[in-house]
Amino acid sequence: MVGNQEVIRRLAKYRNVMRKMKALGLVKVFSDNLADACGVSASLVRKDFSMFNITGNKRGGYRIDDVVARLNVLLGKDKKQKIVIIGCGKLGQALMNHNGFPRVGIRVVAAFDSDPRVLDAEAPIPIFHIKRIREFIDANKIKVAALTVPEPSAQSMVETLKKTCCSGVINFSPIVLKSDEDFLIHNINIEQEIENLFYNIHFAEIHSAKTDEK
Ligand SMILES: NC(=O)c1ccc[n+]([C@@H]2O[C@H](COP(=O)([O-])OP(=O)(O)OC[C@H]3O[C@@H](n4cnc5c(N)ncnc54)[C@H](O)[C@@H]3O)[C@@H](O)[C@H]2O)c1
Repeated sequence: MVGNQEVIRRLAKYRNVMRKMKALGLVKVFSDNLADACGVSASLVRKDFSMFNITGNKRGGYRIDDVVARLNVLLGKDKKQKIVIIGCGKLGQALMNHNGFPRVGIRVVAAFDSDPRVLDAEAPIPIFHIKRIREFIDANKIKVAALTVPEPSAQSMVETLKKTCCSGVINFSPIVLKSDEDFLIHNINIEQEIENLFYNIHFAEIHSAKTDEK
């Protein structure tokens, strides 16, 4: 699964970079250029592409339109990507108002909360009571949910979602939730990311001080 996730991450990166190249008016791209833009080796690009029968030629490179179309199918970008948000507090509301989702084809179709004061079935993104979650997800064939509830509610929410057609969550609560074969969980811990950045800067500073001493 981990191996797959790395390949999928790279395919998504190739797609994003090629879409930007297309917007700049490019029609074809060589594996070397794509590799440079994605921070991988050209041989890895060729290996990834050949694994999915994406072909180009030595002299002309890859046709951007063809590759993006193939990547769209492989990544499911040719289908609607609908998500729901669970927990409409500060972070949930921020995600609901985020205007970057439509640009990449993701649509927030509804949100859910246990607090009756925040419910609003008439809002552009309706906010329903959490007790309606199972029915809504199955009726609307939702595959992904964003979890922005407090830590104590996160695990039980995953157990509820596993009983629906939902196949994965992006979890913003600090608890690390575990994926299994049928249900993928991406944990996003913002504090930890910031902490790691500080650690990396600290290590870089120590390393450069040592190099200066030499
Ligand atoms: N606010 C941030 O900047 C931020 C940043 C990173 C991570 N987080 C994490 O995201 C989560 C949400 O943070 P927040 O600041 O938005 O909190 P919040 O208290 O503002 O919002 C939480 C919302 O979840 C709802 N809720 C609680 N239990 C629920 C349940 N069982 N079902 C449905 N809804 C439920 C509450 O009614 C509330 O509206 C927390 O786990 C937090 O640690 C927040």
